[in-house]
Amino acid sequence: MQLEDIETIAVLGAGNMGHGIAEVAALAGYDVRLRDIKEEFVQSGYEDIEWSLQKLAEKDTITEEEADAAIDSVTPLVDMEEAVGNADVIIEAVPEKMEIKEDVYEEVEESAPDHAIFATNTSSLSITDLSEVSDRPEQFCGMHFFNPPIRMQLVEVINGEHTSDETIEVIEDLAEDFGKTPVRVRKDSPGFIVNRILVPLMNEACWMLSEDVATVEEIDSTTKYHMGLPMGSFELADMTGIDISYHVLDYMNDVLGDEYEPAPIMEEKVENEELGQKTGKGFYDYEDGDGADVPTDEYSEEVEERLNAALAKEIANLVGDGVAPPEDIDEAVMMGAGFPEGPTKSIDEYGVEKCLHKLEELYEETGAARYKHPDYLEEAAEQGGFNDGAGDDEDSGPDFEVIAIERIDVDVPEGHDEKQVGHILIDRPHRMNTISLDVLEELDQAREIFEADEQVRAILITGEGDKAFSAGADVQSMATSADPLSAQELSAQGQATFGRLEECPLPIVAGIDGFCLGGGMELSMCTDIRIASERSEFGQPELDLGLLPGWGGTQRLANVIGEGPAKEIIMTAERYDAEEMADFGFLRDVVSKDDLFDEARDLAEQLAQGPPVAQKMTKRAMLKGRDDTEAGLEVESQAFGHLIGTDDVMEGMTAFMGDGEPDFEGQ
Ligand SMILES: C/C=C/C(=O)SCCNC(=O)CCNC(=O)[C@H](O)C(C)(C)COP(=O)(O)OP(=O)(O)OC[C@H]1O[C@@H](n2cnc3c(N)ncnc32)[C@H](O)[C@@H]1OP(=O)(O)O
Repeated sequence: MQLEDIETIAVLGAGNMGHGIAEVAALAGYDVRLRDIKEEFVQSGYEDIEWSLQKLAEKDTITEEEADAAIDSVTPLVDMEEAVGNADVIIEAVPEKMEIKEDVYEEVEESAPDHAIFATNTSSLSITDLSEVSDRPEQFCGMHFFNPPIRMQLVEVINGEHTSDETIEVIEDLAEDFGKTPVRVRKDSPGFIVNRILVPLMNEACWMLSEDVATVEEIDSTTKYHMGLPMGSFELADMTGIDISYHVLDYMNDVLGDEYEPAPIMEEKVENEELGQKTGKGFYDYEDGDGADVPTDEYSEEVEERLNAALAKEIANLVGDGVAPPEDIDEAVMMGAGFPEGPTKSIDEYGVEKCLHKLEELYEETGAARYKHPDYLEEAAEQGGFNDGAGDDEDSGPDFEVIAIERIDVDVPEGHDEKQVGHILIDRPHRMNTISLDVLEELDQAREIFEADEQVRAILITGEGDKAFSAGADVQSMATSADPLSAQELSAQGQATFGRLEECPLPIVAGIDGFCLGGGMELSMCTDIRIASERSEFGQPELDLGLLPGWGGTQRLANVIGEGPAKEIIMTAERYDAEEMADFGFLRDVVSKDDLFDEARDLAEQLAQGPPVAQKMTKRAMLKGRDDTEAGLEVESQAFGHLIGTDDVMEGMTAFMGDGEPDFEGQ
């Protein structure tokens, strides 16, 4: 079967995951049959989809017409034959109990067409075992969505032992067609990728607590504010439900053995029904206490060493067993668990060898199976990391991780020199394209590369994904270094990077779609012309955080739109829509989200055909004149004198008189 052959998708189970998957499929234009065992269950799932689509329309993520079309394409059903009789793909999202799934598969088989593919959304059971319960193991694979499916980009697509290549490929294509990013799990293995990394990490945190190595506060403070993971280990456990992690771990323990023995504290919490936020108490108290109030300053070196060792061990298991290569692990964990950096890269930076020694030391001390390391960890240590050789080739240029760059060829008249637009894409959609120190460094490198490239005549800056141009500085990494010196350094580094961008001789266009807040808006202020989509929202929310715009916003916003409106935006910390920002003069144009990229690129291409020397000198004179008109005028007249002798002026004037298009060479 090919993607084009898929028209009807049956989703079995209308609970949280099931109705979310159905919504995603409906938005992608499929005919969706949502099925559950009782009318009230399926109606509730259907209403949840309706509510969510309405919210998306209110936020302008989709149009009212798209929301209406999506809900019209979902049929809520109880009758199994009606649900699957015509289905090309059947996605099963029923409770995680083998007996329940067996019953469901038996019923499905009575009515499902022979060509239909089965995909299970299980997060913990074996794909191979499940496929053997079905009558079509080759047409069976895992399709593991993350909660909530509408928001989470990742889908793990899992090969069972019998899955055919055709099946896995078409389900990957389907996930892409849903607008998601599939990551292939090449071998059926408990926890797949994301849970296999997260759950043992959480278990190690629990063992440290059980054995009094560290307190909840020390462990979470180290995880969140020193290792820079999105949440503390216990904070995460409480949020996802301790029973859920325990269930996955228990399964790993059954299948993979003692190395995954749950820590006593985890078992206790489950027995006492202290399951986290959902029961009001877990590792933190949400009813009588302050909830997960993680201190910023209780770092423990031992905790960091042990957690990194646990992480390195699981990465080695996944890579060594052929479940996934390092780059897929990084992609999956960043998208599925919100890690700001891929775990294989961060362990490479920290030192695989150090992790190996820590495991050896702990194994010698305790004899506990969980500290036994796989052979592959030694191999990775010997070769200097999991990503051996990556980025070693000096000729290949910098290895960008949080931004991406490309050169866009400009469509020039015949006979004209080739020209390009250098496109910088802020590429952290899972973190709302927030700006970390890494982003600042890479932005600076990208600007430098484009400035040094004679063919690049303009720069275009956009943000990846459909939520944000950039939601500003990464508040989490700021909290990690919440001392005055680090904060001042962060501010100075942003100011310097943005300052160099503002001074860049090339014309720069910002194409803004979605949130453009705080440091993201300060970045856009350093560009020369801004275009935004209608749904974009702007603001300087720093005062709401008790801060002030620290990357040039207190100065540049007034330069762009005048002091009155700038003060209003900064002091109110409110959000402004694109039309209001256009009225302030901040935006050249407001266009539909579908047209945004093309319009911004066209403008950058137009600027790329302008006279480079005159553009550079115009920018310089205007910048110089900002505080000192006399100095600006001086630069202007000197530039005028300089330009008159250039080839570009001759080219421009000749083209004007001959009615042709000038081909400026920057001479
Ligand atoms: C010198 C420069 C200083 C600064 O720039 S200070 C920072 C200024 N920026 C902000 O204060 C914006 C903070 N963010 C927000 O207000 C909201 O978010 C949005 C309006 C952008 C979006 O709201 P919604 O659509 O409801 O999404 P969501 O669940 O709040 O965010 C999705 C994920 O993105 C993370 N995130 C958003 N903004 C930031 C940020 N600035 N720093 C770090 N993370 C951020 C969230 O935490 C969350 O993450 P998870 O999915 O893991 O819960």
